[in-house]
Amino acid sequence: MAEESLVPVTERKRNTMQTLTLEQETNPWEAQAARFDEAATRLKLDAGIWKVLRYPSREIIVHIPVSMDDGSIEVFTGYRVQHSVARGPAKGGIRYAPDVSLDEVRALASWMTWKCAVVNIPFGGAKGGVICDPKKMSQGELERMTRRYTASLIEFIGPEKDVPAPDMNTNEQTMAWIMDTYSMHMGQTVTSVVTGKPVNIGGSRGRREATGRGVSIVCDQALKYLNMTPESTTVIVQGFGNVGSNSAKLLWDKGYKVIGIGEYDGALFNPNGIDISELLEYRARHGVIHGFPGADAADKDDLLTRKCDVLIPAATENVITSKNADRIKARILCEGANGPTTTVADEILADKGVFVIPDILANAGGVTTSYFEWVQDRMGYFWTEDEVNQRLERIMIDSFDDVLQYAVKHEVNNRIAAYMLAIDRVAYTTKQRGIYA
Ligand SMILES: NC(=O)C1=CN([C@@H]2O[C@H](COP(=O)(O)OP(=O)(O)OC[C@H]3O[C@@H](n4cnc5c(N)ncnc54)[C@H](OP(=O)(O)O)[C@@H]3O)[C@@H](O)[C@H]2O)C=CC1
Ligand SMILES: O=C(O)CCC(=O)C(=O)O
Repeated sequence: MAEESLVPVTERKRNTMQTLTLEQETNPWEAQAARFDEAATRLKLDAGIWKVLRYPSREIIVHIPVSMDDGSIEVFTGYRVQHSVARGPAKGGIRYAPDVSLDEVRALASWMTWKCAVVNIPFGGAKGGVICDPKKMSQGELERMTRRYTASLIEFIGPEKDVPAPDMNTNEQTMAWIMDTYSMHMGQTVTSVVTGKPVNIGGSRGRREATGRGVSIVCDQALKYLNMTPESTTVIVQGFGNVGSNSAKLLWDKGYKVIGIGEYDGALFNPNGIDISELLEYRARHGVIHGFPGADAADKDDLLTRKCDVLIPAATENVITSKNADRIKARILCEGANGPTTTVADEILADKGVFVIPDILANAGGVTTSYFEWVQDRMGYFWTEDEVNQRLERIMIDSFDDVLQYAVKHEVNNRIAAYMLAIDRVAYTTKQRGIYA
């Protein structure tokens, strides 16, 4: 990766904003780097530490041969990027999708470093991805691919090195295969090599819902801060996977009125509120949300720009860009997904006064409970769901307050405040350890 000039980012941003193509605007690595540069400039970060923290410390590319059900052999490309291990083992999910790219995985790995630092848990950051279309693969093909991907990474992962977890299109079953493959190589069961496992094989109670629970807790905090109440707050959620469905369910349980749900291939809208428990039952029966009788079908592309109080993108990157940011009508943007908002969109939202709860804070409930899972696996003693949820709530509330205090103290928006808080913490440890020696 070529090193870029360390021109003060506020100037560089102003110069490039007008000239970015949509492709440049939506490059996740560039988006991460622009926020990093802005926060580092404001922190007056030492130039050497700046270089250490700006780039990932290790990027692994593997080509994974898999025998397919029809007898053919396919080779998939996978990545694992470890951005930082300054504060502890690298930590972060693995995603399976056709459009995975190295730049995306790099950005996601860096976001994990900042996220773990925002919630002050003892991990660095990593992310993995495999270019594949999981919708077109059988369970057997997914299992063989997962096991070979794990085997290719065997020397780079481990409870003290790098601890994967679920992300888009991976789940508890995927984590069980990774744990088993790693354990076969070690000659003993090592549950703490991954988190997000099934509860009966070392998973933590509460991990499945944890990211959505974290989203619901920071929404509560934002409402208190803005003098709003759940009962008079409307919510639109994009994505009804792990993060989106659990966010919607927990907010609905708390009395928020969830009026819109968007999926990849369609959306639902009901101005009087969608009963999320009924929707979950409907999806369990039919496999899809379309046709749910408790809401009207809606255009998925219009959903983000419909009027609501809280907008929760919980699907993928770059859904709020220069193309639609000026039409966002939400008072609060709570980022369940990683990287849903581009840097250009950030500026437009700031001008409109949208209260942004940035991804590295809003969706940190998942990795926080993954930390609890790693701790429980290592001590071999497991907490009740209430204990897990109470600890999560404390961390999310404290982290929300920390970010808001940074924003006020440094006169920056919430996103840059979260980056500043995180970079400050990682820089401190990096210097103390003398990682560059
Ligand atoms: N799982 C976790 O613990 C954490 C996840 N995240 C982030 O949250 C986001 C969602 O992850 P997760 O819930 O785990 O993933 P899932 O695979 O469980 O769910 C993703 C959902 O988003 C839908 N989707 C994908 N693309 C679009 C789109 N363009 N428009 C509308 N819906 C879309 C998918 O639909 P379909 O099934 O039809 O493809 C699916 O329902 C990602 O950005 C991830 O990095 C962040 C922190 C932790
Ligand atoms: O639970 C984890 O370790 C990581 C989850 C994740 O990938 C994320 O927070 O983006």
